[in-house]
Amino acid sequence: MIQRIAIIGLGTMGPGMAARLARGGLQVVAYDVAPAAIERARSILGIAEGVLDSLGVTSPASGAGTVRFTDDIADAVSGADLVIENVPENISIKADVYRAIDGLIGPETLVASDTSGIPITKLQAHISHPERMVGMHWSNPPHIIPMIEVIAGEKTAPQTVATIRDLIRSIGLLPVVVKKDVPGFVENRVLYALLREAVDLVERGVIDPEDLDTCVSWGIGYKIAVIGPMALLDMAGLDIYKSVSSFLNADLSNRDDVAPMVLQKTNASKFGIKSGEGMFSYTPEQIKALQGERARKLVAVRRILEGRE
Ligand SMILES: NC(=O)c1ccc[n+]([C@@H]2O[C@H](COP(=O)([O-])OP(=O)(O)OC[C@H]3O[C@@H](n4cnc5c(N)ncnc54)[C@H](O)[C@@H]3O)[C@@H](O)[C@H]2O)c1
Ligand SMILES: Cc1ncc(CO)c(C(=O)O)c1O
Repeated sequence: MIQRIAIIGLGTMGPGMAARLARGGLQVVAYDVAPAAIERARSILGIAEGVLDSLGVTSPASGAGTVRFTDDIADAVSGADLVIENVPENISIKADVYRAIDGLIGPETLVASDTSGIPITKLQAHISHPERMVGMHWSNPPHIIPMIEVIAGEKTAPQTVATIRDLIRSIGLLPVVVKKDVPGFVENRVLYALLREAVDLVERGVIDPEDLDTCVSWGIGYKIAVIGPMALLDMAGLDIYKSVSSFLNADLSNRDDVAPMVLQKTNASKFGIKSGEGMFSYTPEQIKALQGERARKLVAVRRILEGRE
């Protein structure tokens, strides 16, 4: 049974994951190699807890768990039933973490990666007990989005998948077990198909970035939260899909490299909210306001989708 969880990496994803797991009654120890990341995580933990309050996420009868921060990786993983690796999307950085914890974790400890899409089979090559390693792909913001993908690599034991799936369920979240270890798993394959086309349309001047967002959020986005893609095909009619896809599929972007517009921006360190500029520009005040407004709207939508309002 999973009771103690170590989170390695406290950037965009780590603090919200820590808050959500602790709310589920788990004892979390949170570690980052960068002291500034630990301080930032400490300061935003309370915000995530406030959002969980407004979502009505309650703790089990046994009580809420805890989050403890540490700057010592051995301390973080000591006694952990599960280690969640949450460091940047780079195999060599992730492999360094697996090597560092290999001799520190117990024989029963499970290791999960929050990778956005590196096949688990590739990550398993860097750990001594690959049968205990699994993909556990959260969605951002992790304290609000309930779905988590669970992915087995070639060497993952079925019991490891079952334990992580049951853990996710036991704290009121929604596990989806992906049946094949394909790059990007399912959520990001679908998201990146959409993002490739969206970036291409903006880059080719078909539409302005603001209007692209209005079109997708108030058209497909709003609808798809209620009617998933497979159900949408039935709603539209497979005959319509057949006719449209017979001419449209061939015209969609099929570029297999990173779009020049994205490269130009990343080369100029324009990464989005984290750097103050990306597709749009943001002042620090705007970022704070946006984050609050987005959390409030996501909470309200989720409450309605769950039939609670
Ligand atoms: N950002 C997202 O929307 C999102 C969503 C789901 C999954 N993911 C995945 O989750 C993982 C983390 O993403 P993120 O966006 O939180 O990254 P991030 O860059 O915001 O944060 C990564 C953190 O890891 C820390 N770190 C780097 N090396 C470390 C080490 N050796 N030991 C401990 N900490 C270390 C960094 O200091 C940083 O705080 C990635 O694999 C990413 O693909 C990201
Ligand atoms: C652009 C992008 N890439 C990856 C992920 C998750 O792996 C997300 C997300 O969760 O929102 C994302 O937006």
